Amino acid sequence: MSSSWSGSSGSGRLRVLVDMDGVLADFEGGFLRKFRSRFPAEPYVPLEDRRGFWVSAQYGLLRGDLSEKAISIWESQNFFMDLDPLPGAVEAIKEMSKMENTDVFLCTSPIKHYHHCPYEKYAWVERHLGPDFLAQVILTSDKTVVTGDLLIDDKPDIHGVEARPAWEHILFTACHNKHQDLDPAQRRLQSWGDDWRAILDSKRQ
Ligand SMILES: Cc1cn([C@H]2C[C@H](O)[C@@H](COP(=O)(O)O)O2)c(=O)[nH]c1=O
Ligand SMILES: [Mg+2]
Repeated sequence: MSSSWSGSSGSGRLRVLVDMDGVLADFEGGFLRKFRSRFPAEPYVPLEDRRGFWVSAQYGLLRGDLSEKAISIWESQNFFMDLDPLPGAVEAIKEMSKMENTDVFLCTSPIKHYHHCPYEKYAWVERHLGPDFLAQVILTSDKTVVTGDLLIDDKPDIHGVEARPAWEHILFTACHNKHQDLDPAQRRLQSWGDDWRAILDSKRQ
C-alpha cells in the first residue's frame, strides 16, 4: 500500500461496503421459488428472462396484478431469512474481513414494509456469517450517504442525496443486469469466483 494513500476513511484502511440482496443472498432465486410455490397457476419470469432491477416492475408488465403478488412474496415472513447464500459469498466475506487494513460492512436497503425484513436481515447475517458480523450491518435506504472506498452491489444505478458518493460502485453481476451495457469506466464483479481480491488491491494503491 502506498504510504500517502489514506482511503475514504482517512485512516489508511480500505473500507468495503457489500450489498446483501443479489450479492450475498440469492434474492432472485428465493423470490422465484416462493412465487411459483404460492401462485402455481400464474405466469412467471424465468431467471434467464429477467431484465431490469425491479422484479415488481417486470411482473407488472407481464400482467398488471402480478406486481402486487410479487411484492407480497418479499413482504412475507421468512422471505429474507430463507434466502440461500450465493455461491462463494460467505467464504469471500469471511476472508475479506480478515484481510489486513480492511474493514467490511454489509450495506443493505430494507423494504418499507418493516415487519419482518430488518429483523431477518440481521438474523441471516448471524446464521451465515456469525454473531461478530452483526456490528458490521448498515441498513439504509440511501447508500450514497455511507462513506467507503468500494460498494459491491447488483443495482446498476445507485442514487441518493449525495451526488458524489465516496465509493466506487462495483456492479455485481446478476440475472437482471448481465445484459446491461456499462459506462466504460464502471467495473463488474462477475461472481464471488471472480477476482475480488484484485479489485480491493486496486483501491489500495
Ligand atoms: C427486486 C426488488 C427489490 N426490492 C427491495 C428488496 C430489498 O430490500 C431492496 C434491495 O436492496 P439492495 O440493498 O439494493 O440489494 O429492494 C423491492 O422493493 N422491489 C423489487 O422489485
Ligand atoms: Mg442488491
